[in-house]
Amino acid sequence: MGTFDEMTTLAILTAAGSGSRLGRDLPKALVELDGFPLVLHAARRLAASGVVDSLVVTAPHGLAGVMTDLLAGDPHVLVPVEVTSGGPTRQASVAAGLAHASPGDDVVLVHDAARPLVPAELVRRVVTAVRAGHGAVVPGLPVTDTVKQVSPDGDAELVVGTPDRSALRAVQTPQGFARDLLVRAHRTGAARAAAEHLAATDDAGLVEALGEPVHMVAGDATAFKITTERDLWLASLVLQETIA
Ligand SMILES: Nc1ccn([C@@H]2O[C@H](COP(=O)(O)OP(=O)(O)OP(=O)(O)O)[C@@H](O)[C@H]2O)c(=O)n1
Ligand SMILES: C[C@](O)(CO)[C@H](O)COP(=O)(O)O
Repeated sequence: MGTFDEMTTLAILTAAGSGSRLGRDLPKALVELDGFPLVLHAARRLAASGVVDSLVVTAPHGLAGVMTDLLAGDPHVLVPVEVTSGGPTRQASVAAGLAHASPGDDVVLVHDAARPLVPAELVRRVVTAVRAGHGAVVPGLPVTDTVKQVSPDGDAELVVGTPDRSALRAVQTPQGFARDLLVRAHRTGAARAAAEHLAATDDAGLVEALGEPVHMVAGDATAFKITTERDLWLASLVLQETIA
């Protein structure tokens, strides 16, 4: 591993999801925002951070060629890009991307194409924390709603608890890891997913399951996730505001 400034960072950009909650007739990462696909927005912002040295993008089944044409030819994505086919779950897609990491990649970031407006400053904050020695780093924001825990109750739900909101954070991407730790977490996570048929919703969760610490840095509201049509509309407003 090199010194702080010499550490090399690979970013895995997850883009293999179908976008069922968005409900378009093409995968979410290829849906356009301001004339460009979400995956391209995200890749440009990762590249613009100045702390990402290469990208591996997970593509939906049968669309690796389309993704390659889109990203490799883009004048704003000035880092080497590899495209690989994703898996049936986000966890499986990250694992497929991670298989492309090499021993020279000290830091691995995992970022969702579904968070196309991630600010470069947030990417730098996460990478800096990993470079400083934290094996796993996630960005998070305070929760503003009161959150209830529920359990099924016939065809309704019963509230069983109200966790202390001050101790809760909504977690974003990019999440950053020392490569060896992420590889170990995914190896163990894959075995558990196979046994329990339950994939993790984020990568830090796999590290937590190993009993290893996960450090949190401040998130950024602009890195919000596009899940529904309303999110896409909000993202176009944010972009207009930024350009104006
Ligand atoms: N098998 C999968 C599923 C998801 N993702 C990626 O993981 C990110 C977060 O997933 P999500 O927002 O849930 O995207 P989708 O799975 O596409 O959405 P939906 O759940 O609505 O189908 C997205 O960038 C998505 O492309 C992936 O690479 N491989
Ligand atoms: C990784 C993530 O973006 C952190 O908030 C989130 O868990 C992805 O969830 P999704 O249901 O796959 O969108």
